[in-house]
Amino acid sequence: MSTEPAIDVRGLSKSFVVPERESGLRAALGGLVRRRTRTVHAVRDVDLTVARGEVVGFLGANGAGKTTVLKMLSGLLHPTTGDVAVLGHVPARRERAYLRRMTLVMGNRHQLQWDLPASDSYELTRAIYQVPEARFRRTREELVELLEIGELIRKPVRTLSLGERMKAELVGSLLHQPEVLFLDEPTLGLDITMQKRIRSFVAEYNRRHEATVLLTSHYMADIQALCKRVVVIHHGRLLFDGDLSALGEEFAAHKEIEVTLDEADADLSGYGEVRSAEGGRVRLRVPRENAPPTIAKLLSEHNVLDLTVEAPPIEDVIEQVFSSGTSGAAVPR
Ligand SMILES: Nc1ncnc2c1ncn2[C@@H]1O[C@H](COP(=O)(O)OP(=O)(O)OP(=O)(O)O)[C@@H](O)[C@H]1O
Repeated sequence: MSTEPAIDVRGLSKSFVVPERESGLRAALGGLVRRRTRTVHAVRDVDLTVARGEVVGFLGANGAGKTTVLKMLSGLLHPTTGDVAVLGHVPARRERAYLRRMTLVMGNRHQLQWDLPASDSYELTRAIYQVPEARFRRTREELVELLEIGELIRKPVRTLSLGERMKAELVGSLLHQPEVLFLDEPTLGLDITMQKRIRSFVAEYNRRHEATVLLTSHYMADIQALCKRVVVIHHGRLLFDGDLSALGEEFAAHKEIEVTLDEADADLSGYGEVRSAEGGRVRLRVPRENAPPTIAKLLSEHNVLDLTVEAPPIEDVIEQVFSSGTSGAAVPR
């Protein structure tokens, strides 16, 4: 097997020139003669290498640049500068040979024909990708079974629920057995059970086909379940690239100390922010650097039965990273 990375991105940037909108009639009339524009730097100087078979979570606040990167990787957008290679192809060339090896699934866009059963759209996909009949049937059956959608593929897509439609979309996007999957919010708007179903499906597809997956999701549960490695993009720049667990270590400004005392209802508000208190069990949040002295003080001043120290929940860390104007350097892998 080739040791060449599945995805290799160097110095990738994308800027959009957009018309500047000023309010008022005068501005509108003025705009007819001279159009003012401004440049949006959606993606700035991103480097990224993903090995074959890896599942990488792609995190960032709204507007951070995730979709723009995925569109460049799948060849829908040309980079402004930089180099992109996926499975050795230059995506922007949109070569047939490349399109056959990858897929882009967007949770907020559907590719299936609305009024037709999904099975009809699948036939079209088969023709476009020239998938041999026997392989097509086998793959379709495998995917339908894995996603448990059975006969639903024979109902017009417009009659399906959101979750059923997403499953049908996934089948359609994978019929040509792509080796690289770009999944942009594949669980958007789905209930917890359906999210789990999609998640385990992605894991299984990755395992069976050794597929490379780049996944964006606002649901941290998706990322936690599927991705050991995450990449964080912030204002178009790569802010972090490494293990999900290291993300907490790197960016958490706080630690959470859970302490169990042999006294009920002790007031520990002097030690830090009390997150919860139940009987003798108290959860405190303290600035990271204060954790060691706080622990020492607790141990010396109380009869401590148990004590654990953790990074705050990953959702809190992510929220903190996104809301801060942080310009921290990307963590080298
Ligand atoms: N075609 C376009 N023309 C102009 N600006 C664009 C275009 N596409 C994206 N942008 C801008 O580029 C920036 C990055 O957008 P992008 O859609 O990549 O973000 P995102 O991280 O995917 O966000 P979300 O989580 O909301 O989907 C945003 O400021 C967006 O407004």
